[in-house]
Amino acid sequence: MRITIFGSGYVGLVTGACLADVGHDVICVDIDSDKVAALNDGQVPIHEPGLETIIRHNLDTGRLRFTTDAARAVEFGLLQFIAVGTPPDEDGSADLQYVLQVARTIATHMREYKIIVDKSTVPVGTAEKVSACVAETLAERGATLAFDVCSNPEFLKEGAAIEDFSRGARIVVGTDSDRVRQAIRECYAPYSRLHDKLIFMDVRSAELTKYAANAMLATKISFINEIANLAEKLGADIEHVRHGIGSDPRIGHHFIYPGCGYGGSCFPKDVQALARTAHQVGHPPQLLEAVESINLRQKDQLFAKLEGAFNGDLAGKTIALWGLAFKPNTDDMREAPSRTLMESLWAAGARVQAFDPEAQDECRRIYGERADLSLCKRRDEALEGADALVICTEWKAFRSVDFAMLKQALASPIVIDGRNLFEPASVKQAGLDYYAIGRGDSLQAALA
Ligand SMILES: NC(=O)c1ccc[n+]([C@@H]2O[C@H](COP(=O)([O-])OP(=O)(O)OC[C@H]3O[C@@H](n4cnc5c(N)ncnc54)[C@H](O)[C@@H]3O)[C@@H](O)[C@H]2O)c1
Ligand SMILES: O=c1ccn([C@@H]2O[C@H](COP(=O)(O)OP(=O)(O)O[C@H]3O[C@H](CO)[C@@H](O)[C@H](O)[C@H]3O)[C@@H](O)[C@H]2O)c(=O)[nH]1
Repeated sequence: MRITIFGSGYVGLVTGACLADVGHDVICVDIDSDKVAALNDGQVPIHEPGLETIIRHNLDTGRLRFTTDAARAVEFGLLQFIAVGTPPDEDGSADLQYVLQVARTIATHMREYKIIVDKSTVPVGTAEKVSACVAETLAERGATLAFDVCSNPEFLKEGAAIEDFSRGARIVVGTDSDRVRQAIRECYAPYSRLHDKLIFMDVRSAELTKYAANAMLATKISFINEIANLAEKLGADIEHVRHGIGSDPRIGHHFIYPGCGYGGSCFPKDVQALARTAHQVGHPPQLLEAVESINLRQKDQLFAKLEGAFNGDLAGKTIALWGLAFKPNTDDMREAPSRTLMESLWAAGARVQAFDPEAQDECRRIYGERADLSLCKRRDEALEGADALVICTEWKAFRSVDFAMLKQALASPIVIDGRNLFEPASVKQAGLDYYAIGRGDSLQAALA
């Protein structure tokens, strides 16, 4: 099948690479000419395990190519996927300018029937806006051409994107057209062969399904973080509580890991956008607003713990920071808890010595060169001359640590663990003051 994909970011690249890999003929379009040139050279601008290999292989087979030539791309595919960004607007609602720009581009160049497939995360009612935009542009051209718009939200996670796209639990499609259903079935047949993963519904329900999924996952995280903070005050250990509740299959173990708050390009913006939609239709989103405010408070936890450990005086202190990315296996730092922490530390007059296996360049791109930030080449280099260590991301490389070495390296024996990587008793045994999430302060007091 011939397929066109607008947007070569996380979603567009993974979709294009995976669809080419199962035999489709794919053109990916982007407005960023440097990115397109690099991709045609086999250089992938993001760190996503397995992606570069698939892209290179399919560039070689000729089934995948990247272009800035929108006219050629529109002519190419029956299916025209939209996978461009939908960042938050000033009021938290999704900014649809890039999506509608692509709709206009498709309408400007199409010469026959096209199916526009919206894969970007967009508020309910967007497919209607895309339809109106295409119809208007066609009318301006004096063209009368048939087209359909459907919704096909994407559920992949960064760091596991190929696996999620290829072996995801479901493929949600919002449409009321048989022609669209048939084309979408053909497109996803290689992924839906053993059991039918396609779930067809009306367009509005498909658009809402995406936000509901992310809001539900974010709710689980804010819930466990709320209980973790309570556990800390009560002298309980959230890791026992997590295991205790997760063992009930009605609750399950997934997405109830306490931490320093959810980040990334999706949960923060999508919870906000859904809340904004709720306000627009006169339904105050009490739960969603609580989920968001708990998360904002959680992102301040690491700084609050450090302040507590240093009696409120962080000026002139050097803090070692392990983990900059918002989660492991990505170099993405969008809305990362590490950013909240670093910015608070800098405002308090502290220095940061950071290490991340993949996100160093991204950090340099965001913050530039600054005297109060050193990016270290190795994990243990970040500890040299540091007063305390904070862990923001649960990279594998941080899981096994020689606590005696850590005690030796740090000027004050303080470790703040935002991901609960260690057993408090073992860390304490090495003479370190260990503060984790939902098991730190009070548990330490209880153990003393
Ligand atoms: N990142 C994820 O894990 C993920 C997962 C599921 C859904 N989503 C959603 O998918 C959408 C895309 O997210 P992303 O993370 O891939 O975004 P991204 O920012 O990584 O990539 C977007 C790309 O679109 C390009 N672009 C912008 N305007 C364009 C145009 N007119 N024509 C062609 N290309 C254009 C940009 O240059 C950029 O390369 C968003 O709505 C997001 O919420 C993201
Ligand atoms: O138990 C958990 C699980 C996750 N997180 C945090 O939540 C954030 C998001 O993690 P994750 O969901 O793994 O990554 P994303 O790539 O943001 O993926 C989410 O957002 C995508 C974009 O919409 C969706 O497609 C995915 O289904 C959805 O999981 C990260 O900061 C994690 O550290 C926790 O704190 N505790």
